Amino acid sequence: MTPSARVQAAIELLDEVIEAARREGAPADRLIAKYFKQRRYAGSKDRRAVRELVYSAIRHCGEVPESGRAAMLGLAQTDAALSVLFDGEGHGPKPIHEGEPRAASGIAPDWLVSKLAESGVVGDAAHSLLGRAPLDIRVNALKADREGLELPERGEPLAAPQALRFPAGTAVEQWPEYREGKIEVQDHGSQLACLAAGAMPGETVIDLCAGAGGKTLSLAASMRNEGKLLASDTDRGRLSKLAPRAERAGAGIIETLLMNPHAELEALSDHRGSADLVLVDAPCSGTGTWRRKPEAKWRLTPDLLQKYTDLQDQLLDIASQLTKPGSRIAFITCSLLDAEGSDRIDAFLKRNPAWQAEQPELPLGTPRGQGIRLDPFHHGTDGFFVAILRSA
Ligand SMILES: C[S@@+](CC[C@H](N)C(=O)[O-])C[C@H]1O[C@@H](n2cnc3c(N)ncnc32)[C@H](O)[C@@H]1O
Repeated sequence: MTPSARVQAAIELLDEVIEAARREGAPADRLIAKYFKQRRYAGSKDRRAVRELVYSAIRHCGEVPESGRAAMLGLAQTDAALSVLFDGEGHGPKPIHEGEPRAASGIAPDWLVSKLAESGVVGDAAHSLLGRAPLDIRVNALKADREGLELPERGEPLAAPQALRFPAGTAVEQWPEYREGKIEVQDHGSQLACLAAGAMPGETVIDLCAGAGGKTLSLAASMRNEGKLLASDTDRGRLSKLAPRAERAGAGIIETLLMNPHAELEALSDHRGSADLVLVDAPCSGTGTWRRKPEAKWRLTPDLLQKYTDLQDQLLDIASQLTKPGSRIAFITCSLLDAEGSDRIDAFLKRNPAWQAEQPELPLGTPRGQGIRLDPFHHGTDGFFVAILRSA
């Protein structure tokens, strides 16, 4: 593909990304994969270049752009080399006309920028939400140890005990140690959130929103495979990915439970009052993971945010029914909005005066309300809010 044809391909893909954001369609990485599946003539360099253009344009535009071309023209305003590729040659984009709409630059839609600012995320901290994430792994303590494990490349040791950092794009999934279950891909912030939960060998732990088990596997390692670890979720597709991962990781204590939405407590009836720890890694806006999915900023609406916060309250209430007296809930969201962090804890404590928040003990993090926050700017992690609640 010529450089101009790559720009045109990025414009077409951005049209799809914008449409998907408006209609709750597929995420950008899936749209890009599908686009190139249908265009086998594009080589790996073309794919990389087009992908880079698409993500740069998404990162650049604040509001949802009116079209892919407007998004790319917005980006071209900051990059003269890009604007000359609008040459109308071959498969390239048509030349630029004066007065054509160009998407304005910004971090996110205005309403969301205000919400972030109200939550103390401004300036460089807000900009860094759209930076590029490195690749972090967790050495699986059930099979190896960070100090003794030889890997094909040297990683940077991080604050979490088994965390190593590599440059973005490092093909760790091709390494034998990955296939052997000695390492897992897991953001450092996610590892720290699990550390704050403090799962211990022999405990009964419920990972209420386990998804594909990123945190469940980390909990199993902290528990040294001793005790009970129940991984529940309402999404069959996600939960079904957990069993093979657990097998690879040698995490034999994990049981899975698929629940129907709105009937979670019925599904969990045998587990009421049984848990030493319930991890609530709640569904959220994902503002802390925009480095990986920058188009998420275009998908969120005030209504959707309200739905997330309502669900977070419900899940905390469910968790409170599953714990033994004196035990704890770890509440985690990958969001930097107070509405999905400290406000939820304040609301829970108001509804449940017998519970108390404990400040999580972590080597990194900034106190926020009755919890702790991790973010890309200050801690080099994805954005997370973590709080620990203990019952009387
Ligand atoms: C942030 S993700 C969890 C990620 C996962 N813990 C990990 O570390 O990979 C939130 C999960 O909550 C699940 N979920 C949504 N509604 C739920 C509900 N009512 N009860 C339990 N889980 C729910 C979603 O399917 C999703 O997998």
